[in-house]
Amino acid sequence: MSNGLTFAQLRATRPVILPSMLLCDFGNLEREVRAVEEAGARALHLDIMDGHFVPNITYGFTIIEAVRRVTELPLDVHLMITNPEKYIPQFVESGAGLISIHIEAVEDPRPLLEQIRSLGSAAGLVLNPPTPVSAVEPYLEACDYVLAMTVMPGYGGQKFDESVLSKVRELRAMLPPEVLVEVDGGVSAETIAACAEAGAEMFVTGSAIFRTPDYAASLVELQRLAQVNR
Ligand SMILES: O=C(CO)[C@@H](O)[C@H](O)COP(=O)(O)O
Ligand SMILES: [Fe+2]
Repeated sequence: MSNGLTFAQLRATRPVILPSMLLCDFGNLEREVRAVEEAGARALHLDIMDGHFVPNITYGFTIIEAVRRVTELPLDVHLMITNPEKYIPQFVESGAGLISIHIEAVEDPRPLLEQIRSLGSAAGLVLNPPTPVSAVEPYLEACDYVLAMTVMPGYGGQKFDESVLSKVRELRAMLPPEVLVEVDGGVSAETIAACAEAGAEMFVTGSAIFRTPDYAASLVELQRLAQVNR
C-alpha cells in the first residue's frame, strides 16, 4: 500500500502549503481534492475531531479512505482525539502518510510516535497555543515534524494567534533541519510570511484556499509569501 510521496520527498520540496479539507465542500469531495491538486497542492491536511478532545466533531477513516482513493498526494492527518493510541494502525491503513498527535492528549507520546514511524508514516507532535515548548522537548528526537497550533483547535476560520510566533522561532532553533515546523490555524496571505520568517516550513491553510474563488491563485500567492531566504 502506498500513502503517496514519502515525507523525505515532500520535505525536499519545502515550503509546503497544505490545504485543510475541513473547509472544503464535502458534497463534492472528489472535485475539491482534484481542484486543489490541479491548483498545485503537494499534500493535504485532514482534521480528525472527536467531540471530546475538542468540542467539534468532523470525520474519520471513511473520509480519509475516500480522499486516498482519488489522489496520490501525501495526507497529513491531524488527530484531535482522546486515546489516539487506539487508532494509529487504522489511520495508517486508511492512507495517512503523516500523522500528528497532540501532546495535551497523551501522557507519554513517545510510544505512539515510534509506532507511527514503525508503520511507515511520518510522526508529528502538536502543541496548543498555551502549551510551552518545554512540554514537547523530551520527545523531539522521535518527531519528523512539530505542529505549533496558531489557534485553539476545533474549528476552521479562526483568528491567527501571533503570540505563537516566538514558539515557532524557539522550536526551529532547537530542532535539526530535517525536522520541520508546521503551523495551523488562521494561516493566510496576511500571516504566512511572519510564520515563514519565524521558521515554519509546512503551512496548513483552510479558509485561505477554500474560502477564495481561485484556489490556484491563492496557492501561488501563499507559496510565494512562504518563500524566505534563510
Ligand atoms: O486544525 C485545525 C483547526 O482545529 C485546522 O487545520 C483548520 O482547519 C485550519 O483552517 P483555517 O484556520 O486555515 O481556516
Ligand atoms: Fe489541523
